[in-house]
Amino acid sequence: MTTLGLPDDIHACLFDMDGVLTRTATVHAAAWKETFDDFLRRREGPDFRPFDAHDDYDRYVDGMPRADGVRSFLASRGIELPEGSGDDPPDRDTVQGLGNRKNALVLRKIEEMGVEAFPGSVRYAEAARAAGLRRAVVSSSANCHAVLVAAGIDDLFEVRIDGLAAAERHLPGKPHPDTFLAAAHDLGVPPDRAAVFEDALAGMEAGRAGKFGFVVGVNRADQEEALRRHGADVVVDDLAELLGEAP
Ligand SMILES: O=P(O)(O)OC[C@H]1O[C@@H](O)[C@H](O)[C@@H](O)[C@@H]1O
Repeated sequence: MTTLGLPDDIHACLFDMDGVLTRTATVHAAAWKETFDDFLRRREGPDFRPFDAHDDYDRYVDGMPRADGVRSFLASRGIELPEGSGDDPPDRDTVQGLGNRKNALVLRKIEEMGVEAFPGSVRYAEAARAAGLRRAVVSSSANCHAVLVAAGIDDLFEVRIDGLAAAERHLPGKPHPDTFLAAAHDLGVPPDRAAVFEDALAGMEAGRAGKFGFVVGVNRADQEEALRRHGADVVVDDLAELLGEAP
């Protein structure tokens, strides 16, 4: 093991963003809840079963591209909506319309509250850079670049595969491994020499499916067991633990 808490033959770090680098997973979860609860209330009346920002988010939405998250959660409630189109207004009950509503809420919340990077993750990425490891961000978010810039950490990463890049390159999102594989490829490092850092179950599965050299589960939502079941080699509450710092 290196001083970064990784096997000796790891040459690259592939970091998820929301919940791993930035404190934004909870912002997404809150925006999803507002979007889905409003939709379900209108569809099913006051006795609707609300979206659970912990369990439903972790199981059906976390880590996935926006439209996949809409489809996946609605399918869990036996609901299928027309796809609609990317410019659907936020009040249209289509997959794209609900996604647009959720995105408007996320952007508003980020604007109001700002974005905070996890200090332990920043120290870790800096230590990886100092040790000569290659570094990429692999996020399903189409807002990835703006969030990295707002958090002031954009320059720590050499490669970014985000929701926009995935769409352009026709890469299926997490839990498929393709976005992580593209990042490793762009860094010039084989997957078995790259470590994946993820807080989402969909991201864990992507790490396992891509046969990456090491998968770090970042436990931000009290789901250590689930992270291990979905493929984590090690689970930490904060990346600083891998540097040997106290949590
Ligand atoms: O809606 P965006 O910003 O493109 O993000 C898509 C998804 O990106 C992932 O990183 C988040 O875990 C999800 O909650 C989010 O929905």
